Amino acid sequence: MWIWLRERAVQTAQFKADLRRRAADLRAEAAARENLTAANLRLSAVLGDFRGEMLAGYAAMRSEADPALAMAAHEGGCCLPVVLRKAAPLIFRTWTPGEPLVEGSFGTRMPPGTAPERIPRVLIVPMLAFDARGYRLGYGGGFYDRTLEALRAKGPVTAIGFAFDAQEADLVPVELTDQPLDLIVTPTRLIWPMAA
Ligand SMILES: Nc1nc2c(c(=O)[nH]1)N(C=O)[C@@H](CNc1ccc(C(=O)N[C@@H](CCC(=O)O)C(=O)O)cc1)CN2
Ligand SMILES: Nc1ncnc2c1ncn2[C@@H]1O[C@H](COP(=O)(O)OP(=O)(O)OP(=O)(O)O)[C@@H](O)[C@H]1O
Repeated sequence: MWIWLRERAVQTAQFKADLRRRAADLRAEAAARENLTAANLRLSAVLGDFRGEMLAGYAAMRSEADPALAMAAHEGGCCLPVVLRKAAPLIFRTWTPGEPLVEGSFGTRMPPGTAPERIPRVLIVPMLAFDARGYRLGYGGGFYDRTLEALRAKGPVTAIGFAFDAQEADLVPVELTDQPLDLIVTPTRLIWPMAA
């Protein structure tokens, strides 16, 4: 039984690693040809329901869909994720669009350590791949899973995935620790995940 469970875990990890590689290629192709203005407008429309609430966005890296326009339009304040250490939830520091960022770990950019820490009510979540159930695949650190788990234990939070349509996978492999997205915004669609 235990050997079988370990086999399954190894298979899931390998499947995730394969999907990560393919999703990174598809995302890079989409980023090279697509304009994100309409997607940011759609994201802004969704964020209208959260006016006055603290928004966590992200400083786009590699070919991630860039939510900068929607963040700049949000009324209620923005913050950005900061990696404290491996296997720990992210923390969030306030940031006003246009302010300088400093280099963080894993090639990220983050607000300086002097920026006050905030607890977001709504998050724009970056990713490599997603499926219609709202499961997502990131860079494999488990940072957003741990973060959403901790935030959801304390109160209501809304996690909005932001991605190119090409990042949709039939089924993202799921582990017990994966935290699903509440909503996904793409350049053409607003996806309300069905509970699997
Ligand atoms: N823009 C953005 N900011 C973010 C995230 C993100 O996904 N996007 N994060 C979301 O968590 C956190 C940073 N997490 C990251 C985790 C791993 C890697 C990374 O480069 N991983 C390597 C493999 C590393 C290894 O296995 O040693 C890779 O992808 O090649 C990057 C960011 C916080 N900030
Ligand atoms: N809440 C948690 N507690 C313990 N382990 C966790 C938790 N969340 C995730 N993990 C572990 O972290 C590892 C990486 O998770 P996963 O592959 O889902 O990362 P990811 O969602 O792609 O990355 P990220 O969330 O950083 O973008 C997994 O092996 C998982 O078991």
